[in-house]
Amino acid sequence: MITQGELSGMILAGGQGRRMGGRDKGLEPFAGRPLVAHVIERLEGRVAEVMINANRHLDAYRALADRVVIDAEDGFQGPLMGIYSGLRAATTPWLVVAPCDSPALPDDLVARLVAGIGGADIAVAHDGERLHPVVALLRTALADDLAAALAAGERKIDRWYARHGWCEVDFSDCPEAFANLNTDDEKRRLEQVVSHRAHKESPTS
Ligand SMILES: Nc1nc2c(ncn2[C@@H]2O[C@H](COP(=O)(O)OP(=O)(O)OP(=O)(O)O)[C@@H](O)[C@H]2O)c(=O)[nH]1
Repeated sequence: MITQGELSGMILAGGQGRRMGGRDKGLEPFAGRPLVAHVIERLEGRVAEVMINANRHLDAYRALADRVVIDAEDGFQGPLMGIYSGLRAATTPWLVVAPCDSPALPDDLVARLVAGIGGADIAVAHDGERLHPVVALLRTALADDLAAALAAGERKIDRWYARHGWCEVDFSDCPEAFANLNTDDEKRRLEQVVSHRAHKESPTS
């Protein structure tokens, strides 16, 4: 079983946020905190260090995590480049990645990915309907292989996963957990989901 000391966590916040007018999604105020803080909460205490993968507003991100990792190559080349940068930066044999724009991720996300990986090199979250390639546990020794794939032009995460021993981890019992926000409308809707959930968990507050 993979232990906490063998695990790094990294939140992908390196996107351009075009559907939100180019705003930096990870720093977007959400239920009173930066959006990325909701995801940090799911990793803290479960991994040896929490990193944020970001390409702008680095000082703001540095105030929130142990370490900030910028993309190994610039030009906003997509999340697979962010994953690669995390695999290279991690000081542990395993890396959990999660996106900054999914504030309702399950509290036991890390434990379930670890329990579900078996003998595979990559475990990916599945919500019962679809795979979420940006929510995954990966062996950091895959960095060299990913470097070669990126150099050959690969940018699709699931296509790169498919070339390795990988497995799905079932989260079909967690409705809304993987909902992400790309627009202001989705942000308003998800804020309601998250505040409803917080109210259910502590009805007296
Ligand atoms: N490192 C890195 N991460 C990215 C990049 N593009 C997207 N991501 C991350 O991948 C996840 C999914 O991103 P999307 O919502 O598809 O893209 P986005 O750039 O955030 O938003 P749009 O510009 O509206 O598509 C988020 O966690 C992003 O931060 C990139 O070029 N580099």
